[in-house]
Amino acid sequence: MSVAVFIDGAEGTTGIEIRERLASCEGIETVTLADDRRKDVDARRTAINDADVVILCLPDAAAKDAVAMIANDRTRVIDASSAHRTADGWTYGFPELGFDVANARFVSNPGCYPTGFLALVAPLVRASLIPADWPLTVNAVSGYSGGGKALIARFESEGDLAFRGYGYALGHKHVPEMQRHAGLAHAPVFAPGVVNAYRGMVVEVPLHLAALPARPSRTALLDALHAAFDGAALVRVHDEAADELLLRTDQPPSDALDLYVFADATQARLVATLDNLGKGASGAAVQNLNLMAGLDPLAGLRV
Ligand SMILES: NC(=O)C1=CN([C@@H]2O[C@H](COP(=O)(O)OP(=O)(O)OC[C@H]3O[C@@H](n4cnc5c(N)ncnc54)[C@H](OP(=O)(O)O)[C@@H]3O)[C@@H](O)[C@H]2O)C=CC1
Ligand SMILES: CC(=O)N[C@@H](CCC(=O)OP(=O)(O)O)C(=O)O
Repeated sequence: MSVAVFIDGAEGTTGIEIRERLASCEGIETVTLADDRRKDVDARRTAINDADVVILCLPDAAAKDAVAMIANDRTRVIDASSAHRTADGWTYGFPELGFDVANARFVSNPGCYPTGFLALVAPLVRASLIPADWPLTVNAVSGYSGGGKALIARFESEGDLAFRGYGYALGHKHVPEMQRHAGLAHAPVFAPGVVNAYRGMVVEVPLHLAALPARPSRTALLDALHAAFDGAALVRVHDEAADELLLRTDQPPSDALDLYVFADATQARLVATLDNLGKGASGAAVQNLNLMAGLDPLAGLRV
């Protein structure tokens, strides 16, 4: 018997990519609404309550409204928005960090930036190489599809935008989930930016190794990341050093999450690269759906 999956927001940037992936997945019946009904509340309510799993690819407010429409004790939810990432009753959709996605009813996908940040930092906090009360900074750039249809239209219409720094008011919506799921006492300082590439992102956490109580070596940091992720199909910990990391304007889609540790004796730069629309959004949603529905864990994923 197939699993009925309703994609709410199937015409958006994330929704389209999930729809395309599920089209080739066995055991899934994908449900979407016709263009003239996709924002109709009654049509959405019916589709939500008929589905085994609903994947929400909506702005936060619409995602909250969708959850409030559930009138049964059966429909399961994967929310791609940031509405429920620290909410009670929701499971954080990062299975490689130990969250029990397979048995959850309400799953909140991680944000794209937090996916990189948490992969780098959570294992090091858990291994006591970074104290939970350490003041951390995260610098990151994203492809412009990270801002959905509105930012895609802006970058593609203005044409000459090379970089957009933002989040200068601090309090970016991704900061609470970074703090919560890394187990940090203080919110990290988050400095995001957008570059003129459609997809892809680079997330970096600088560290003063010599100031850390554990004074960890590069090897110790890498060992902790290997211990956390060896065996995870989508996460690759790189032992080799690199002179440069490139993000191309026509970066191909990917579901990989690549982790690097660059360091000398006193300083380190922890770097994660990923596709904001892959492991940062639609890839994570499909990965979580596979786990929740007991399907092939890698169905629909690019490994
Ligand atoms: N883009 C990314 O890299 C990532 C996005 N996310 C999150 O995923 C969610 C979707 O993002 P994204 O796909 O980029 O956004 P888009 O703006 O590309 O798509 C959002 C879609 O939701 C539709 N929509 C808006 N309001 C409603 C409503 N009330 N009822 C039904 N449909 C509605 C929009 O309709 P219309 O087409 O008419 O505008 C649009 O198709 C967001 O919460 C985002 O923050 C998470 C991780 C990464
Ligand atoms: C480039 C860009 O604008 N990115 C978005 C985040 C994209 C994403 O991860 O979506 P969620 O907020 O649902 O997690 C932002 O910074 O608001």
